[in-house]
Amino acid sequence: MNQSKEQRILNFVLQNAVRGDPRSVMETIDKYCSEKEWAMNVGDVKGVILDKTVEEINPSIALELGTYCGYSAVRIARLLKAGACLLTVEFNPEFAAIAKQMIEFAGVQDKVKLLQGPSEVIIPQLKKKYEVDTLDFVFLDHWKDRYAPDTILLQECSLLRKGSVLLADNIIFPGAPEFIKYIRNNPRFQCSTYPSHLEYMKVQDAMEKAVFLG
Ligand SMILES: Cn1cnc(CNC(=O)c2cc(-c3ccc(F)cc3)cc(O)c2O)c1
Ligand SMILES: [Mg+2]
Repeated sequence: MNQSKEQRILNFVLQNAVRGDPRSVMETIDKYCSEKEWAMNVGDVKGVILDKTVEEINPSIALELGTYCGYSAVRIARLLKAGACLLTVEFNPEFAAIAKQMIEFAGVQDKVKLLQGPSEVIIPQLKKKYEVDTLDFVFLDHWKDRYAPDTILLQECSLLRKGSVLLADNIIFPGAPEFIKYIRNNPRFQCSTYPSHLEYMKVQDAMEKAVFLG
């Protein structure tokens, strides 16, 4: 049975990156996906916006929706302080299996908890099953039509507190119009837009930052 693209990306990392070095894993994935096969990692351009947002918040507890191959989980986890934790949710079991290996190879597994399943099932479990109180930071990078309903669900589950920061990928391409309509018209969120480019392409994209006002 021939390999998946995601397996080819992982193999390229295992053969070319430095074990235990998150920066080397990120650079190796970016090299493969810009030179050989495009893939939907947040990438090295929008990744800098993600880095700056994580460094500004310095979260103790972060949630990522849409793990994919683990690129942004490695990117976020490498910046987390001692004792801080990233919970990352992936619906697709094949992607989750790749991401698990990627996260372990990068050496950030002690800071990352990978949860495989649909976000609408996992989010309501975060308090009781995963002992979450409230979330300091949420990175939305999963199915674009889930951004709005999952933002509503996070509020319904009392997982946001005054100052919680959401950062959403792909609000231009592929786009998340329902989310933008919801979040920009909602007085409980302070929004700002970060224009950028689609990963590995000369295509316009942007990230939206939304601070929950409580
Ligand atoms: C199957 N699946 C598992 N996770 C997801 C959620 N992510 C996306 O859909 C996603 C898609 C694109 C993209 C796709 C086609 C294209 F032509 C250009 C861009 C880029 C991204 O950054 C994304 O996050 C989808
Ligand atoms: Mg994305």
